[in-house]
Amino acid sequence: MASIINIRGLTKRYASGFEALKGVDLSIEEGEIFALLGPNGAGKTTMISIICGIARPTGGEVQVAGHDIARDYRGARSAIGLVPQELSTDQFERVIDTVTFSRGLFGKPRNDAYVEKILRDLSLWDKRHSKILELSGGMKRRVMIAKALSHEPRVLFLDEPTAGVDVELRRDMWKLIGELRQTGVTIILTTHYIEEAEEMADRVGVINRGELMLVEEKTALMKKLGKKTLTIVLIDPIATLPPELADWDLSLHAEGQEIEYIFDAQAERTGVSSLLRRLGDLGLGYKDLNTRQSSLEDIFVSLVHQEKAA
Ligand SMILES: Nc1ncnc2c1ncn2[C@@H]1O[C@H](COP(=O)(O)OP(=O)(O)OP(=O)(O)O)[C@@H](O)[C@H]1O
Repeated sequence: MASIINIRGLTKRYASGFEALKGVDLSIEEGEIFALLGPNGAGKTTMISIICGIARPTGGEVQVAGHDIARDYRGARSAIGLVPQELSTDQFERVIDTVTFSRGLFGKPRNDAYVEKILRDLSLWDKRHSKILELSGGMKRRVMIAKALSHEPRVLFLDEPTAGVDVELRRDMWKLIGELRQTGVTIILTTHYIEEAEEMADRVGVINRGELMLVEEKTALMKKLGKKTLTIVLIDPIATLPPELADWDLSLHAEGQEIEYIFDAQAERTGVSSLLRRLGDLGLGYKDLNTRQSSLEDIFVSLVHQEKAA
C-alpha cells in the first residue's frame, strides 16, 4: 500500500513556549483506519490541526496525497475531510443545504447526485429538509460527517468521534465508520477509548506528551493489552521485595502493603500460583487478592517508565 500522509520531524511550540509536538514521524497508508490514542493534552488535536492547515507547525514536513501542507495548502486541504470535536453547524440551516454549501467551499462544482449518495449512506436522506436543530445528537454528528465528505476527500479525520455519546450511539458510529472505509476513504480517528481502537483500527499510534511512543498493528497491541495486574494485599507491610521473588515482574506499592504482579493472562502458565506458593514459603501472609485488565494507562505508564530507564 502507498502512503497517503507522510509526516517527518513534526514539531509545534506554542507562543507560550510549550512544546506540544516533539518531532513526530508517521506515515498513513491509503485505505487504512488509523487510531491515534493518547491521554488528554497528548498533542492529538494539535497534530490534526497542523495536517488540516488550521495550525502552523514550528518544524518538520507534512504531505497529504502528495501535496505539501505549506507549499501547496489548497491541494493538501482539498484531499482532507475533517470532523472536529465540537459540533459546529448553523442550527437553522437545513441538512441538504449545509452539505451542499460545504462542498462549494472547496470550489467543487455542484453535484446533487453525490450529495444524495452521502446523505443516503449516512441515513440522512429522510432528514434532508430538516433544520439541524431538529435533529438528535447522533444525527447531528452524521451531518458533520456528511459535510466533511462533501468535497470527496481521500482522507477523513474524526477527532474523538464518540466523546460523550452513549453506548448505543457509539456502536452506530463504529458501524458507520466501518461502512465508510468500504468506500476507500482513509480514516484517521483520535480517541481516549481503547475499545474504540480495538473495534475499528487497522493500526494504532500512541501519543504521549507530544511524542509518538509506538505505532503498531492493532492485533499486536492488543496482545500487549492482554496483560493483567494482580494485586496482593499483605497482612504486614515489607520494606523491599525479597530477592527470592526476583523471577516475577513485581513492584511494591501502598507503603509496602501491596505487591503488584503484571502477567500475561493469555499464557498457559501465568506464574500466579507459583508466586503465591513462594509467598507462603517466605512466610508473607496476605489478606486480599484482586486482578484487573491492564489499561491503556498502564501501557502509557510502562512506556514512559521504559523510556526513562533507557
Ligand atoms: N494555543 C495553545 N497555546 C498553548 N498551549 C496549547 C495551545 N493549544 C494546545 N496547547 C497545549 O498543547 C498540549 C496538547 O494539546 P492538544 O489539544 O493537542 O491535546 P489532545 O491530545 O488533543 O488532548 P485532548 O484529548 O484533551 O483533546 C496541551 O498541553 C495543551 O494545553
